[in-house]
Amino acid sequence: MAQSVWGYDSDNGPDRWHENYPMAKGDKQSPIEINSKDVHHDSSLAPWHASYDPGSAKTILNNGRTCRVVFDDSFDRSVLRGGPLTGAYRLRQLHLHWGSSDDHGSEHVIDGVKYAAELHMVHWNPKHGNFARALKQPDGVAVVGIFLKVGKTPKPEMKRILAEIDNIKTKGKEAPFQHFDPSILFPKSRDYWTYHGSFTTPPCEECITWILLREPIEVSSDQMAKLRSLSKNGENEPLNPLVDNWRPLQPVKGRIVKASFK
Ligand SMILES: CCc1c(F)c(F)c(S(N)(=O)=O)c(F)c1F
Ligand SMILES: [Zn+2]
Repeated sequence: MAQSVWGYDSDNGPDRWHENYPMAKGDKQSPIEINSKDVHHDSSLAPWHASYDPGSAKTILNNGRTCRVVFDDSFDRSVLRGGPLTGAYRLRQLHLHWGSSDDHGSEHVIDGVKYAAELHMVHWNPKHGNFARALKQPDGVAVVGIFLKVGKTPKPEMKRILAEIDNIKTKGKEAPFQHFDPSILFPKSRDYWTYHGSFTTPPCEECITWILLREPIEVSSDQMAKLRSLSKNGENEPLNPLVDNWRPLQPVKGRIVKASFK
């Protein structure tokens, strides 16, 4: 009997990940709840800067667990600098986590608020040579997290990603996705929280400097419905909607969350 690959269902979900990925029970796991009363304002935190080359965007794919846009990270082409980071981190991919309805879906929770979705832009530190080695280092990876809040107005900058969904409906489907600068997705404010944590999926390595943007971007309910039209199943398999691909909150274990703002 083949071991069931990890996922978000009852037989392979977050409570069982530790069976194949022991890091899942570590002391610096993500996501966590951010409580503003416990946050430390750190006036020494620098602003962060993204300089992305739209030409580095390559493909968009449905891997059965999320919708992911992949970038050329073979050199310092699209990089994130500043904030809590030392040096330039290369943009490798972006993906999302979302719920089965508009009232939940984000992984991090802010003062009890769950957003409809959370977008992650994953960057890695080239001083470690490659991504596989970087994910074994405490300063190996930096993820910018952007919350998606449902409102009346659709986010035009999300339209490009959502338009591709029709071409990657089922698991394993991939399509070209070029000439895309993901910094158009950023909200106006650069305010952020930062803390040290892990991948929110297996292998759950504790290699991430999280940079969570305080200002959510607004999307429409129709845009969320579009995201939920993705399927976990492959073509010609029984329909299994790709929804609720978020990990529950993990213990903070004494970690300090810093804020770039008062
Ligand atoms: C191993 C590939 C990978 C993920 F699968 C993933 F879910 C995340 S996450 N949700 O923490 O941003 C990453 F950062 C990441 F690099
Ligand atoms: Zn993620």
